[in-house]
Amino acid sequence: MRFAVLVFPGSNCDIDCYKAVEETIGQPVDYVWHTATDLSPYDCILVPGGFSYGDYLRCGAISRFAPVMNEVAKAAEEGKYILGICNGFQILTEAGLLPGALRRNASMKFRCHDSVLKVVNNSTPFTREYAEGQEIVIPIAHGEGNYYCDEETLKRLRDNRQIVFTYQDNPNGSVADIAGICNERGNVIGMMPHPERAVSSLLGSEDGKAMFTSILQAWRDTHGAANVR
Ligand SMILES: NC(=O)CC[C@H](N)C(=O)O
Repeated sequence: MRFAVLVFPGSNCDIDCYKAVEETIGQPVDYVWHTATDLSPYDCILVPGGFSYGDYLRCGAISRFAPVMNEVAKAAEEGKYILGICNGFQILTEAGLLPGALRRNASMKFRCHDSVLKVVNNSTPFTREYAEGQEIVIPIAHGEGNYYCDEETLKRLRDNRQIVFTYQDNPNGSVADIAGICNERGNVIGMMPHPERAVSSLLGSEDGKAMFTSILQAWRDTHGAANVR
């Protein structure tokens, strides 16, 4: 299974994502610059955190026009796995690949600390190795993590089980304590907390590891042992 980690000007969690893939599942992984126009070699696209384009206008509002985003939309359409973390989540909502928007934290402060999440949906390709309702410790680090959607969208998210993670102690004012959501098909997920920063006890938590092992298992299940690479 081959992973791409996208790199925008101002990304700063790209190396963490790369290392998390290398160290948790040992699969081939490449950095892919925002100008790339071909993601066909990749099975999973990681859209990392950071301050792409200096967060100007709104977090992710400029990045979503990067050439690579057309390829991300194509990959989503093809059913490939796409995981947007923090700024990556913001970029995916700005690009319309996930519903809703991320607003300034209700406190108007940048929040950087561990947070306890609840795994609400463990039947996505990204969460299958967690138990439903499991509480996990994953760090957050954001100024615009306040997830917003209207009532109708929230109902749709609930009805389709698109709410993947919620906060136990909502740190930013997000609607319905939402920390992460997926698209209807379940192959595109966005989350504000950083699982790639929780893959070793040295980092304070190993609770993010199962996201990476889940993705690999899901891919192997759908591609059959014969095609495992
Ligand atoms: N760690 C991040 O990706 C931060 C995202 C964004 N720059 C914010 O402050 O909300």
